[in-house]
Amino acid sequence: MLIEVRETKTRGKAVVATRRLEPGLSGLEVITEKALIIFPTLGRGYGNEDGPVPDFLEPNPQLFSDWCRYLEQPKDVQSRILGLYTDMKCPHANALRDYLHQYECQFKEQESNQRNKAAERIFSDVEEFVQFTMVIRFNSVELQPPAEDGHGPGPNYGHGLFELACKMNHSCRPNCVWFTTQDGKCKEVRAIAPIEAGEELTVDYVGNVLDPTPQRREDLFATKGFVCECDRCSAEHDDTRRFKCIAHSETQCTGFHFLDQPTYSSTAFLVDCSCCGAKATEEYTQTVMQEEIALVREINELDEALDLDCIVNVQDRIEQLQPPHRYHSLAEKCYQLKGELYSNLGEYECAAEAYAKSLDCRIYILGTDYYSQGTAFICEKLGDALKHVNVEEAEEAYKRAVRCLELMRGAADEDPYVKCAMKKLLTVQNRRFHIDDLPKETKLKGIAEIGLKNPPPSDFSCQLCGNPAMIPSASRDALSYCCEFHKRVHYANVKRSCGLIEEEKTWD
Ligand SMILES: C[S@@+](CC[C@H](N)C(=O)[O-])C[C@H]1O[C@@H](n2cnc3c(N)ncnc32)[C@H](O)[C@@H]1O
Repeated sequence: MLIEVRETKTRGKAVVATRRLEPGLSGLEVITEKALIIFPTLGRGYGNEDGPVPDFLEPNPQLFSDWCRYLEQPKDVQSRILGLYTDMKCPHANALRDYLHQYECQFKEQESNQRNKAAERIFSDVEEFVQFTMVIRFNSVELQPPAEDGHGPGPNYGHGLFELACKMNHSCRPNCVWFTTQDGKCKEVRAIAPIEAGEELTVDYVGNVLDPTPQRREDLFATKGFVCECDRCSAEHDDTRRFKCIAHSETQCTGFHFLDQPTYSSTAFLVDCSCCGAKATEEYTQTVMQEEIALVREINELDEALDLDCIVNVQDRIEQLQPPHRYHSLAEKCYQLKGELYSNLGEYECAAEAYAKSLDCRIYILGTDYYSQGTAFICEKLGDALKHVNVEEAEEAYKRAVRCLELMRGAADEDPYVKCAMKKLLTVQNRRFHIDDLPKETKLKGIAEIGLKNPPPSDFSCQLCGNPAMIPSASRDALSYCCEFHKRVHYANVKRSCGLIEEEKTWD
């Protein structure tokens, strides 16, 4: 076993590596775990066979549905489900206890023919229902694999509970990712960074790692019921928000002021300039804070226009977006909006420039070695714009997307997102050379040697044979090969295993 569950000093139980975990080229699958129980989403042919939702649970029929399903389970499964409960003196649990006690008398006074067994069971053991609710609310995870074609999410299978995966703690810069397998029944956890023996494995519960710290903490508290104490959240300053040096316009100082890590009660405070040490005045702090709030509002409104497919109608407003600093996390959003706008207008050079800046900001805040779906998404968008401008650069952008997705999700023949990105890479690659130009014998030999499921051990090994890469990669994100021949053979194999050869011929 690569991992085990251990007690921590501050965060209850945690999943910890038993030896150093090295992700390698195609990532490292740490566990694939079947759900202990799956709760289908209401409205998909799943009703409450035990009777109507009682009045006091009317606002949450899904919870009552989940409760009925729980009651159908054998005793040992029920106790494993409740075993996921962590007593955190959580205000949500106390509020539910109070709520139930208010209704208890009223419920018991009801005619017995208006009551049903599942509802009665709630009041025969209020604590069991409270614990069950907390487990569902804070530990269950959505089961939504990608669509078969890799263009966005696929069918929603409901939410599930996992004994091991649900013991993983959250971090706003996690070293693992988790996702649902294609059949909607399992969670796969993969390491995306080297993890030392004894180190905790962490995942991102919410998917908002670029939001400001107070926002991330608020979201986690609202959705998962705890205040995040990860390294980023407990650092001295908020790494997503930096502002130009107060002296910038006079001295051209390129330093910046970070925002002191604010708590809910404290007022904003700017740290001295990182370069010249200048102190930010109260007035300057207030001005940049107000500008930041206005920009957040504007971005939210423009995001809606994007969702409604009328981004071109707000062209002027998007062009005027100005982030406080190119590495403030709002810059990532501003440049993404600009990228979307220019792509829509067919101005691909401007779109590519905007996406590149957006990516730059993301990498600057999270680090070059942080892999996420968000990074892969922007790399793909960048490639989509660049393929109209510069095929070689488009190829590099798609390679980064593939590299990022393979590390997180495994090989292209197994995962729709990777397959989709690989397909884009192959289409631009196809402009540069043709595998069919190779002699038949060498093609077949190469294909027979390929072991996609056994990735080479080091990041800078040949993607195909694992020998040291002779063609150095431009960056850690690019695929590496020992020679041009292996590069061609690997591409040919992926094309074959992904069934892309036919589709590729139709590329414009
Ligand atoms: C899914 S459980 C993880 C396992 C949990 N530690 C346990 O002992 O069962 C989620 C709970 O772990 C704790 N937790 C997870 N990540 C945390 C973090 N970054 N900061 C503080 N508490 C965290 C919180 O109490 C949260 O409600």
